[in-house]
Amino acid sequence: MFTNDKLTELNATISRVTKLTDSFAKFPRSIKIPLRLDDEILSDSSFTDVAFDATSASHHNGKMAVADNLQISTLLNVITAISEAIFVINSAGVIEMINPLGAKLFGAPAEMLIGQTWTDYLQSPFKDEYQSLFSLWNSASDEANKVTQFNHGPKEIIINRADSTLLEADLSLSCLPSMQIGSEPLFIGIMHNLTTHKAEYNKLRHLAHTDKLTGLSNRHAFDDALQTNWNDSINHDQPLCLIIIDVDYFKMFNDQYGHVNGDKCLQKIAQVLAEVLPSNNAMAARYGGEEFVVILPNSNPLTAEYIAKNIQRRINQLSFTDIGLPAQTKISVSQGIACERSGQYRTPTALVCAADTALYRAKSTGRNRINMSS
Ligand SMILES: Nc1nc2c(ncn2[C@@H]2O[C@H](COP(=O)(O)OP(=O)(O)OP(=O)(O)O)[C@@H](O)[C@H]2O)c(=O)[nH]1
Repeated sequence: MFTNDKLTELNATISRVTKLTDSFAKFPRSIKIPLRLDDEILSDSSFTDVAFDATSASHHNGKMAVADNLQISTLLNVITAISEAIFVINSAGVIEMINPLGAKLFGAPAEMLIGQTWTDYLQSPFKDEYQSLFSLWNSASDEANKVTQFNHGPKEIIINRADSTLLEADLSLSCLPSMQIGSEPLFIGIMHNLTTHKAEYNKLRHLAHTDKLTGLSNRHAFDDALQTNWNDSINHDQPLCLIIIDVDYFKMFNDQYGHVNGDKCLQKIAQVLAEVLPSNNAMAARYGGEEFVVILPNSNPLTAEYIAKNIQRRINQLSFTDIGLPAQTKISVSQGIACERSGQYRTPTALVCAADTALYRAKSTGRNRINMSS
């Protein structure tokens, strides 16, 4: 037996079902209808009968065919069983129906979401974007435009969930145009949770840009960052400096202490480089083998030289006793600096070549030196 409250709630739902089935009835039977009611209501067999009777009365003048009953029953089961997050909104953007998976993505029970404006659950700038889209659609003046199939997406969005956590998803919106003059169409939203994919993507992206041994950015990431910083430097007329750092006599180190200790030495050097960076915009990367590079955006030659001296001092002070090498074990690096200030270099490659030439001079004049490209 239903209480009055429950009956009122059911009547509201019945009217929504009726509206939806009015739209679905216009489509061929083979169409996939991606909708679902919430579990609680579907498990109530009395309600199912009431819903069908109501639909029948309003749509078929009390002569609902058994076949139609079956079709709607199947539809409701599909809605319940489908493993897609689905919601239905009206042209004002108010949620008419939402399935359990959809409710889960929005982070609230279906009962709470129904009757609410769906864009209220979108993170900026998606909220404004979809509100504008609906305004545009609603402003279509002629009926011909209004019944035109309106599809949007799939597009990545960020949902601001009921508990204020953010969730990345992709969303496709499709219109169920009403064929009845004067009645408004409905929109079906289908969402996929992208959280796992995004996490996997970010992990792979990190691996693709990171040098495995040292944890610094790799050559690929360096090439990308150099081009980006070069463009910024040219577009905003800001200086850009580059330091190329090469470990001195590293073959001897390897020969004397072994490659495993050579690897640990490279890791210690990488840590120094990461620590001396003057800002979050600066980058230290492993250029290859025992060569490293530092990008210093918006830095002048004086700053670059100061940082190079810091690198030199800290690497000279490195101790290897923690990896079992003698206390007198020492290492040094040679460094070449080049700075783009006012159009000296025509390309980022030319800047790298200038720093490399300066490094060559630092090597050839005795090592453990810093040379600035003139
Ligand atoms: N352990 C280790 N050694 C590496 C790695 N990459 C390159 N090397 C070694 O770095 C050494 C580079 O030797 P060279 O190019 O002759 O340079 P160098 O001995 O440092 O001499 P200069 O640069 O002229 O001072 C070689 O022995 C390489 O095997 C690495 O990932 N790990």
